[in-house]
Amino acid sequence: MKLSFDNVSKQFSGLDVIGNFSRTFEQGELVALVGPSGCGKSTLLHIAAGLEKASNGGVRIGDRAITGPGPERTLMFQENALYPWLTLEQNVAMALELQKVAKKEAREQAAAWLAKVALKGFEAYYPHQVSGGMRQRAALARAFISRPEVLLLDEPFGALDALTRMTLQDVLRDLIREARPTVLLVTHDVDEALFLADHILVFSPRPAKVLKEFNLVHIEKTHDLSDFAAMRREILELLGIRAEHDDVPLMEGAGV
Ligand SMILES: Nc1ncnc2c1ncn2[C@@H]1O[C@H](COP(=O)(O)OP(=O)(O)OP(=O)(O)O)[C@@H](O)[C@H]1O
Repeated sequence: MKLSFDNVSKQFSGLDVIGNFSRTFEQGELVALVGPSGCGKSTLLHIAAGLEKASNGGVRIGDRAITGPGPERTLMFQENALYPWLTLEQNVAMALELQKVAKKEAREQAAAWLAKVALKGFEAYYPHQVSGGMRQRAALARAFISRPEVLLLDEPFGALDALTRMTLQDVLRDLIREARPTVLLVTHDVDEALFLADHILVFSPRPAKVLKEFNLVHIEKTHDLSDFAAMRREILELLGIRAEHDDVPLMEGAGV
């Protein structure tokens, strides 16, 4: 389902965080939002999730105005997204139980989703008994199980090491290809944006405005991003970071 921001601005106690943001995110599109820390990216996601209200303007899902949270939109954070007192399976099943799916059916579907993200055998483990990467796999299963129309990802892999992050990016890409939700991905990792996104919006410092949009729709992608060197350099320059060496390890060198 498409998600439309129409002249959205946001102030917190007089602080201008977002200035007149308009864009329609089309059904099935994955758009990465990158920009300096504190520029208002998470706030945009919170407004789309219905957790914050725009000071001016509005957001629509399809033709309906967003006035609060809804089951067709899922927000996923960097970490601590799982309930520590529930097993991985119970955590994933919870998303369906909240939508009144019967417990047994929810558990069965949760087990299937855990298998899909390579967590078969870990259903009965608690979050503290598995690695950070495994917790984020479970969080992905929980985000996808209710088949959201819109997925709002706020630095989903920001707390993971580079290798685990790359594996999880592959998992996310496969899940997205299958389910085709509309995805807004906030990331500090320019290479993650280049690898996953159809479009990249580069934001200015607060109040967030789009400095430039990059279109990556027709480019075939792998983790070898050498073809993207020029685009990567331009994005880093827009963010005020000098990419002095193109041979900087891509996953480590491109964070903002
Ligand atoms: N609920 C709130 N009340 C008051 N100020 C807020 C609130 N939420 C965010 N802010 C302020 O809005 C600004 C933008 O915050 P936001 O978290 O959206 O930025 P961001 O671009 O996601 O940052 P980062 O990349 O560091 O996560 C910050 O100055 C923050 O302090």
